[in-house]
Amino acid sequence: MTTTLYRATYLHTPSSPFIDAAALRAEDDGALLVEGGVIRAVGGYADLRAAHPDVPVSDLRGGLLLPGFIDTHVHFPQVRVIGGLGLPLLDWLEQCALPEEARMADAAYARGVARDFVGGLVQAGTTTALVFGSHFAGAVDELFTEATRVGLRCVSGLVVSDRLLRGELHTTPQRAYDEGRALIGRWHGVGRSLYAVTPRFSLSASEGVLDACGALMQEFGDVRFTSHINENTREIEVVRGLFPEARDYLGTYERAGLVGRRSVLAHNVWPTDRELGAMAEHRCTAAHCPCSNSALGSGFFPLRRHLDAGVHVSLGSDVGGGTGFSLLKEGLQAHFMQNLMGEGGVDLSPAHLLYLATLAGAQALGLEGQTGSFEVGKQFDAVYLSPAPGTPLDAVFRHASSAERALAAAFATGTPADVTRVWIGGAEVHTRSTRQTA
Ligand SMILES: O=c1[nH]c(=O)c2nc[nH]c2[nH]1
Ligand SMILES: [Zn+2]
Repeated sequence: MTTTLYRATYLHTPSSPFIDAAALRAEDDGALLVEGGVIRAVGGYADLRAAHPDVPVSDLRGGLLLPGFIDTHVHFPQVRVIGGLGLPLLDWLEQCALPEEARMADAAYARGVARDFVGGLVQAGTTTALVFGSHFAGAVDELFTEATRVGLRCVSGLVVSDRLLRGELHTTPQRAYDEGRALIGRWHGVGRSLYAVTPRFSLSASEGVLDACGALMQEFGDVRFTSHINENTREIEVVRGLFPEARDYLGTYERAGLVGRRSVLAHNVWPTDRELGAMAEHRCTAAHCPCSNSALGSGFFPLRRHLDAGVHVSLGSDVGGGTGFSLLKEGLQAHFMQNLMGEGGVDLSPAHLLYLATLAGAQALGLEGQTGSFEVGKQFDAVYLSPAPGTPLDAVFRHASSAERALAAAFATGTPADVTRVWIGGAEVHTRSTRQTA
């Protein structure tokens, strides 16, 4: 079993800074003892070195070591259509996303997309992702296969819909159930893969399809659930017309027994107070996708109302409605948007941003015992930010008055080019040599 002492400036949030003002932990000259992929000790380098004088040291000084990022809303089939700017949700789906999603019927095409997708995630420092899969079971197999090959913690499933998309993307309730059940059997709990029951959204899923999803949730106690909710005002109007009996958008999922501790609902830009209260009671998560909300003009996420209601919030890139895989960028955009909301916004510190990009996602997925922070007993899932010499981020890192200031700069200006090493379960899954700039 390999044992390594990683020496680095590291930061993590073992608790939520929305609850605990001292949640951010930082060590300027820190160390993590990792044995067989598991964190066995954390603390200052001098102390850990004295206690473990014979363990080989991996010297990561000069950059920042953070827990691996956790993206709780990202679409596998949309990596090649990032950048469809200037359209609201329903037009963007019709013109940009759905034509590409139809191509996923071809497993060989899906295989190439899976490589682009998983590569994009790990290069951005994402080590765990809740992924909207494909409408085609064969493509979902390709995604899990590639995630397994790379080592990504991947929670995903078959996307199901039976109306208002394109004919080739529609299924039936029976097929949704049968294909979902078979995929659960092949992938759920296999290696690092977990299954998520995934109706696309109530606009495209009849009560029959939602009930088929509910049946899978009942049958398989620990599969996860994900879908979209309250993203765009036009979408909400259409859903209201399709479900005249439902009290609101959340009610369409509640009726089928889909909302609980294992549920992650993306966006929730326009919730009612009733929905927020019920989400808190169900202990489900809202995945906030600030770049997507900006690119599709969906609106400002009411973070303050979520927090006041007690709703758990995590972060998602929402590629390809979003603009890329970087959770540093999502954190920055969340910060910008909350600032722009004035009195109604939440002042997000670097600690909040780090928590949203890491432990909050692990908690959303019920994986907080395994990942999301550098605590003893957790897996060594980590991202090392080491900007190229001569870049502005490198200048900040060399002159920052504290690790927290360096972290703020990482969110403000860091990109996947600064992500030079990524580990999942102790295995290095991505390495980028630092380029010298002129
Ligand atoms: O941002 C989004 N991206 C999608 O692909 C999608 N499908 C339904 N609702 C959606 N929202
Ligand atoms: Zn989405």
